[in-house]
Amino acid sequence: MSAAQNTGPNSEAGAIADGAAIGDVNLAQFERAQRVIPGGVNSPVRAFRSVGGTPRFMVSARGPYITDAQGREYVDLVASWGPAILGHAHPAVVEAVQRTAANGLSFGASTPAETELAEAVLARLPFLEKLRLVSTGTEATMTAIRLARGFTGRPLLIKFAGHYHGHSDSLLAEAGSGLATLSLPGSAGVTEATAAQTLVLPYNDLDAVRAAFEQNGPDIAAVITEAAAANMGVVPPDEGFNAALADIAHEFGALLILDEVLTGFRVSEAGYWGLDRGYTPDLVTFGKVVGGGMPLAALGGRAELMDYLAPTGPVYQAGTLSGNPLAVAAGLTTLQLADEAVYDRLDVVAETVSSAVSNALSAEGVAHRVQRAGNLFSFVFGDFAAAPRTYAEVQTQEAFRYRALFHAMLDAGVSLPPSVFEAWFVTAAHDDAAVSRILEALPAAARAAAAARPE
Ligand SMILES: Cc1ncc(COP(=O)(O)O)c(C=O)c1O
Ligand SMILES: NCC(=O)CCC(=O)O
Repeated sequence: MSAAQNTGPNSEAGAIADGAAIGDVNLAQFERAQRVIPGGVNSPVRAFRSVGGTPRFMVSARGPYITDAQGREYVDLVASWGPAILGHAHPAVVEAVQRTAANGLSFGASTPAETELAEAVLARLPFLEKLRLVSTGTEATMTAIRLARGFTGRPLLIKFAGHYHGHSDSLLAEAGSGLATLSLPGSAGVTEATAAQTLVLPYNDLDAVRAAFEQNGPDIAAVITEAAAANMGVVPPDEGFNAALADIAHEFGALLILDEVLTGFRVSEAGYWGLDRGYTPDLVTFGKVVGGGMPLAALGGRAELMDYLAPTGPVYQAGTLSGNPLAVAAGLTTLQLADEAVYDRLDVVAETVSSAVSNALSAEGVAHRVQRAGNLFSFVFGDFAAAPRTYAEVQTQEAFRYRALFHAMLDAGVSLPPSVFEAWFVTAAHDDAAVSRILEALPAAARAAAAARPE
């Protein structure tokens, strides 16, 4: 038996006798799900495709821990892919959602609280003047692009290889996240005409950006960039890269869309822009933390631009559940609680865990580098003379070592992102006990990574 704890019977999962599982509950759940849900999952990154094995079906989570259908508890370093900066089921967030739910789940009408949330977001990034709430990060970036095209009257978009901005048609070319994990260059079902309107450039390559603008300048509506790339593993922007993007885009009359869906309110109170400052993007997209674990995302910009959205402007965007009261309550409470102490703790946990993983790998002679962007981090495996700066570089790594590390940690009761191309997410609820459990699991996991061979 692993170090993972068995927290006892679970009525949803079936009987567990004397702390020992009868059969494998996760496997049974996965087989059942696969019969009725494509691949058994509602988002491909959950499917363990690149690490192999059976995805865990989760039934509860609290603080830094998450519990699967078999009753095993794990220290969680996925944090719902980012939102849970306060830890899971923070009592104040749960209470706010419960209190709000008692008054109705959805009105399809404006609420006072959504204005409060907009004010709270705008106060954190003072160059933003207006905010529109949507339900997913995908909608936020999709809308930002439509708005940029509507505002400039231009068709083309620049994105960077390895960046992921959700699954709208224009943004799936050479995308990170699940497409990196599954080695997909793009998606079937996106027409050639749509794909041709997205120019994909290497990340951290300003010469390529300038050349693209010199060639196509009058047709380029916007450049979209992750504020710090974290969907090909973590690859931070070069010093001054985001600022230079703003300068080049503006020189050619195009907009800069800064995608803070993953980094926003996670790496600092003002997102990655808060660590980077000194430049002004035209549109900023948010998701994950801003919804506090509920389906909510947003895009913001200066008033002149945002008022181009319907009903004041000609660019249409809408949503039955946009600004949903429960999601707004969760997001607002999360932002209110995310004070300096929270960000300090996130930084301390990120530093402690990333250093410990690196030390454990080094002790076993596993060549690797730690990649960091604020409190987000990941590891590249192999002999890299310098930190990788592009998608092409991270794709050359020894991903099979991560597979071994991932499974050894999972067996020991630590849940890591199931792909080498994803960031590790810490929470402020990772207390010393949770961190110790991670550290205890590391030596054996590093040995497994050292022993791993390509399949
Ligand atoms: C940078 C970035 N943009 C956009 C998205 C899409 O958000 P969602 O999954 O909520 O549609 C994600 C993550 O999923 C992301 O990491
Ligand atoms: N970093 C990748 C994500 O956050 C995506 C989650 C999903 O698509 O389910």
